[in-house]
Amino acid sequence: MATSLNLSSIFSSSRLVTTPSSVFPTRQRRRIILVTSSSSGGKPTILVTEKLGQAGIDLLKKYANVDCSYDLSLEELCTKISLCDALIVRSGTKVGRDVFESSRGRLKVVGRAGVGIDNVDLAAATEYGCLVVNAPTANTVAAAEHGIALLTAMARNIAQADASIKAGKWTRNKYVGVSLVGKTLAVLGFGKVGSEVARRARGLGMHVITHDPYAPADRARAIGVELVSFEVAISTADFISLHLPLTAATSKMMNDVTFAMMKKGVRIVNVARGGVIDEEALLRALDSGIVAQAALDVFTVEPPVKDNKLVLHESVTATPHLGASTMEAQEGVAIEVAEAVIGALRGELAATAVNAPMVPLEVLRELKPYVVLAEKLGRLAVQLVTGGSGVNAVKVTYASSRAPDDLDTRLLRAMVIKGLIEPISSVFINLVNSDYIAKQRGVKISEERMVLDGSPENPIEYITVRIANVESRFASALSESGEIKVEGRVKQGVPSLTKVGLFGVDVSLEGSVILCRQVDQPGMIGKVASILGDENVNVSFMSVGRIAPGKQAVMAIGVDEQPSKETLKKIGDIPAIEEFVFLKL
Ligand SMILES: NC(=O)c1ccc[n+]([C@@H]2O[C@H](COP(=O)([O-])OP(=O)(O)OC[C@H]3O[C@@H](n4cnc5c(N)ncnc54)[C@H](O)[C@@H]3O)[C@@H](O)[C@H]2O)c1
Ligand SMILES: O=C(O)[C@H](O)COP(=O)(O)O
Repeated sequence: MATSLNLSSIFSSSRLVTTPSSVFPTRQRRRIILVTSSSSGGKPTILVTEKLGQAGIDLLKKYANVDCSYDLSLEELCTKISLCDALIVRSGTKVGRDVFESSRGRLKVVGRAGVGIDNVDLAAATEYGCLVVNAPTANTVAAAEHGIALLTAMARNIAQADASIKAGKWTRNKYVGVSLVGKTLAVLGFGKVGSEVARRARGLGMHVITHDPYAPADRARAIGVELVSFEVAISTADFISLHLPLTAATSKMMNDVTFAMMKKGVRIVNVARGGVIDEEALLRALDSGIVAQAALDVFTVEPPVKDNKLVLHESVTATPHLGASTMEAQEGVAIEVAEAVIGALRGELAATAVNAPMVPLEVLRELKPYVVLAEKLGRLAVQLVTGGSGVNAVKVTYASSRAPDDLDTRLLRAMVIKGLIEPISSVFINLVNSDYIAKQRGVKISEERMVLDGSPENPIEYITVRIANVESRFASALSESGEIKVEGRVKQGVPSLTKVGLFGVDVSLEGSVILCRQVDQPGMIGKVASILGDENVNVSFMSVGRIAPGKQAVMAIGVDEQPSKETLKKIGDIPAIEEFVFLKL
């Protein structure tokens, strides 16, 4: 089971909600649908829409009700999905926006039992707070082996010769092949599969070059592969093997223009994604002889139409997307995806998350109290806003003795956003959708690192949250530059509020907080405590921060229960109290 830490608030889920807040800019107010909080009680339900290795199914069944329903129409999928907490697919199920919409907020995780997630609408998943996980490694070798199988089969006309002999013919001259040894193979995309193909092709005696702008040169060097430009790769290769993801940049990368740049008689293998090749252009290139042969495992539309001209072309060797289809790979991806989906349903952070930051377990453990602090500071800060131009400029400062690259603040940032937006909108935020929701509402979060001297034993000394361009219902919360400012620390594992505006305070962030500004004078703590005591409100903490003796002071009072309006009024009526505010944590 993949190791991860339960931080359910980070993945806390939600429901159909509206966002009526008055403190966010009006144009940002709109209806948002996010994921629901739980299944219908008891075990979660996981829908599996394509054949998954038995080991994975067995794992899932220990934890959930598993519904294996294959070959669903879109309509059937949309109907079923509203009853499911998770969905597991391979490449054959299109998980578009309509699926997320139809889930009515219940779908919390989509697991892709394989690498490519181009059949999942990631933007929609993120928008709906649905985590997407994949199984990125278990089928790498299978895909690489299939690439090599196609390369060699194509070069020696294996498929065509097999069909011929089965048809009762004994045709030897027609199926004379070409040798691989000494030939140049261009591997486009030097990631997991591409590098394994390159390694194997080197073993076949091929000269291997690769194009991948993001691949580390030392990895290529270690395999004895030369990293070259795209133009050099495609114009010098005898064979080209595609191992790219399908993205806007790679879509139809093989087209009339690029085919024209290739050596006449080039041979092409595609076990990546059909959409990387302009299939009409490939047909033209095959017919004109620029491309001598192609071996295709993947197609723009799968399955291809019955009379697909490429599939029927005699210079094409075709397989029905079998790259990952070995017994071993399918058991591997099934286990990999099942573990990730179960973990995500338990509120754990998955190591194979596609649309959320992957945060290592050690980092999560260390940051846990700071995660709580970050959320509470966000919560406090936003409740101090009373008007102005809306919450649109938030600055978070992390003061730490650690080197800037030794502190991963993505979780903290997500939790500040959660704290800022949830109290005033009913939108539930999690790690998946925090940045999206902030952006959608026009809330610009800037982060700043303050490097302190001293021992880097604690990951963070303090966190400050500032909101600019707003008015506050508690004027003392404003900094010199007029921003709402709250600051906190983790003290002996407990998140604490240590500064409000210019005033130092010290109150643990548990329960709720009353902040009062008063003229500093003896007996104030007693007066407030006795009002709260009379009303049976338990005071957990009190602290006073003052500018100078006898001048103004801010008293922070931690309370376990929410005081009644009358109680709060009685506090406000104490003559020395100039302003006060009750803040829910
Ligand atoms: N046929 C199958 O059954 C099968 C099985 C596994 C993987 N795949 C597909 O194979 C492809 C590669 O999978 P992987 O696991 O190696 O992925 P990967 O992410 O490990 O590798 C992809 C590589 O492509 C590179 N790349 C991205 N854009 C590029 C560009 N414009 N030009 C050059 N290089 C670029 C990336 O830097 C990366 O190194 C994916 O499309 C995946 O879906 C297919
Ligand atoms: O992206 C992948 O992992 C491969 O294309 C395999 O897809 P499949 O799971 O549908 O075989």
